Amino acid sequence: MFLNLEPLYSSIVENIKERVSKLPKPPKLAAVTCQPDLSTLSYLRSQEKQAKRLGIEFAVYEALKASDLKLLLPKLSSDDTVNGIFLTHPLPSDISELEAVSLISPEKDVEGRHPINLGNIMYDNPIFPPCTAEAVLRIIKYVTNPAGKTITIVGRSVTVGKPLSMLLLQKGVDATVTVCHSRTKNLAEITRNSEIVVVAIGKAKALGKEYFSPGALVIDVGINVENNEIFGDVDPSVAEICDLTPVPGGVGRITTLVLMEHTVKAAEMARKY
Ligand SMILES: NC(=O)C1=CN([C@@H]2O[C@H](COP(=O)(O)OP(=O)(O)OC[C@H]3O[C@@H](n4cnc5c(N)ncnc54)[C@H](OP(=O)(O)O)[C@@H]3O)[C@@H](O)[C@H]2O)C=CC1
Ligand SMILES: Nc1nc(=O)c2c([nH]1)NC[C@@H]1CN(c3ccc(C(=O)N[C@@H](CCC(=O)O)C(=O)O)cc3)C=[N+]21
Repeated sequence: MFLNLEPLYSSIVENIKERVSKLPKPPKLAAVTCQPDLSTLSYLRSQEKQAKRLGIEFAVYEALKASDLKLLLPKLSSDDTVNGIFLTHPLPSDISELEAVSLISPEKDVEGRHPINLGNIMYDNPIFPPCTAEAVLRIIKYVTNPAGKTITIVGRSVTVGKPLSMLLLQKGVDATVTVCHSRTKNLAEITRNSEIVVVAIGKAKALGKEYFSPGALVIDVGINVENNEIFGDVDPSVAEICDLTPVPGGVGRITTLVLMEHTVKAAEMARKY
């Protein structure tokens, strides 16, 4: 069946609204876009909608070339009116992701892609974990206790697969994690033997029922836009045999809320110093 994430969603919204009301002024999120692809445009739409609803200021800045980013990111990092900075995929071809995210001050890296924020996860001390990885962890914890469970992640990106594997290995989360990718042999055999499967590959409806054991928890991270419709990476028919997160209305919405929550946290941290 399709999982109903409304109660989780509402509890995060209420927590954010309460924390925003305690701030002296609305926190501000700056989204820096380069050449946004369709799934990024879906993300920006979601951010704009959520920010308005939560009383968070949201501004979009365009940077088409590396030289624009090299000016804009340090400027936003030192701008006291900006609390969070979000840099969309894909980047201009003349700058690497590592070089670009390193231009954002870690305290404003609300997306959690700066090496310092990714490194903190290794020490079980996540300040800003990557939003999608954190959203998936929150959903898993909302549905079940991950301790000791076999969890297979399909995808090893810096945004999702890799950080999520580390979040699941933290002391106190204690899942048993397998990470698969495009070079994995016998993928279906591995995923069928997992109690929980997270799919983040970027291929619409790529995984059907044959990849999952009945009753498994399946978290569909995929956001694939085709003819103005959004599809996940998992075929919707999987909901007939497993507990499946919906797309849209699943991981995407929680990811956007986590980004907003990180922006509030950055504003709260900025007040302390
Ligand atoms: N809902 C949300 O909040 C978010 C959704 N997304 C969505 O999640 C999806 C993945 O995003 P992202 O992680 O950035 O994607 P990337 O393209 O960076 O990574 C895709 C990963 O999937 C692996 N892969 C691709 N095809 C297969 C296959 N057939 N079998 C096994 N593994 C495969 C790749 O393997 P290899 O490493 O070998 O190339 C790679 O590791 C996209 O649809 C994206 O839009 C992304 C971020 C947030
Ligand atoms: N630096 C970076 N980080 C990302 O996390 C990232 C990215 N770039 N590029 C693109 C992918 C995709 N992604 C989405 C997240 C939420 C929704 C989302 O909230 N979608 C709503 C629908 C919103 C709408 O289209 O109206 C939903 O799924 O319910 C969509 C897309 C994040 N990504």
